[in-house]
Amino acid sequence: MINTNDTARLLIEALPYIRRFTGKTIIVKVGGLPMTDPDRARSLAKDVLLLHSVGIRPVLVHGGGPQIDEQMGRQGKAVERIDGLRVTDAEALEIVRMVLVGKINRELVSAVNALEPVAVGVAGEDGRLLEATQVDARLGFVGKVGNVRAGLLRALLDDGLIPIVSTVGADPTGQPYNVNADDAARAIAVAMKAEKIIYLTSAPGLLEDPANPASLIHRLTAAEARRRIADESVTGGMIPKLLACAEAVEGGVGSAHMIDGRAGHAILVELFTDEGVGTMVCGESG
Ligand SMILES: Nc1ncnc2c1ncn2[C@@H]1O[C@H](COP(=O)(O)OP(=O)(O)O)[C@@H](O)[C@H]1O
Ligand SMILES: CC(=O)N[C@@H](CCC(=O)OP(=O)(O)O)C(=O)O
Repeated sequence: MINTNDTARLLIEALPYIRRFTGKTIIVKVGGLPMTDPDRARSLAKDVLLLHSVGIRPVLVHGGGPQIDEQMGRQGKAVERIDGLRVTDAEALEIVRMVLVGKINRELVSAVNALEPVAVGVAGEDGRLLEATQVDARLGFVGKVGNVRAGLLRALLDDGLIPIVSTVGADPTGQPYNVNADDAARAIAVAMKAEKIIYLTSAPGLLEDPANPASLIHRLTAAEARRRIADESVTGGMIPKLLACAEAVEGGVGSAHMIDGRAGHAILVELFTDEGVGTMVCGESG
């Protein structure tokens, strides 16, 4: 049975947040791991549409690392990473584009459009949305994002559409590059002067002790985030994510959030309730 008091309290609590974020751009980045279950795509689609319905301007950016690993395995190709970045030869690049642009992007676009046909899938290589330059010859076709053509995303948002971005960039000659999705989302958030960037990940947020989900750090500054990276208290995929959060905030984004993409409707709880979930990275005064 619905407890009307609790429901009413939630709605009342949400209202000032909705007012505060109306008209603001919010970047939501979803990693590949939280997306391995189709129910999560549907739940994410509902959340993003709810933001859109209350006048927020959401941009959804997705990864797909585990799905690329899987496809490479199927094609008998060894997976190799250096400092968390995939070594990407011409054949791997084709697989990356097939999985990110051809499969995951389409699945997310379909999940939104099944509810309301407002999603538009764009790859970073389209219209030079994400300009990329090679990171390191050892990594092959792996790019770092330079210029972001924010106007393309703004035009879609102005038209009442929701851009869903796959993070394959291209250099000025049109050569595609595989780009880390956390970093691409950060570059988009900075270029769009976003109010917030939200990383949906496969951990509850930043943990003091990665083996203990109860050791969640609720809030830290960009400078503290950098200290934690330097003293090696974070490892693996959390390093680029935390760095991206720090760089986003330093680049002018209001705040960066890391929340559990496996939990249902975590975006709504983080945005519209007093408690929030996950970890927030903010500026010194935030
Ligand atoms: N201090 C930490 N707090 C939380 N997660 C951590 C920490 N250190 C390492 N990790 C690891 O980082 C992972 C999140 O990064 P990653 O898997 O790349 O994200 P995504 O889910 O976005 O693909 C977590 O699943 C966890 O295993
Ligand atoms: C250069 C590089 O490593 N690119 C990533 C792009 C996908 C990604 O970042 O996916 P997640 O968000 O799921 O990690 C890769 O090939 O796996």
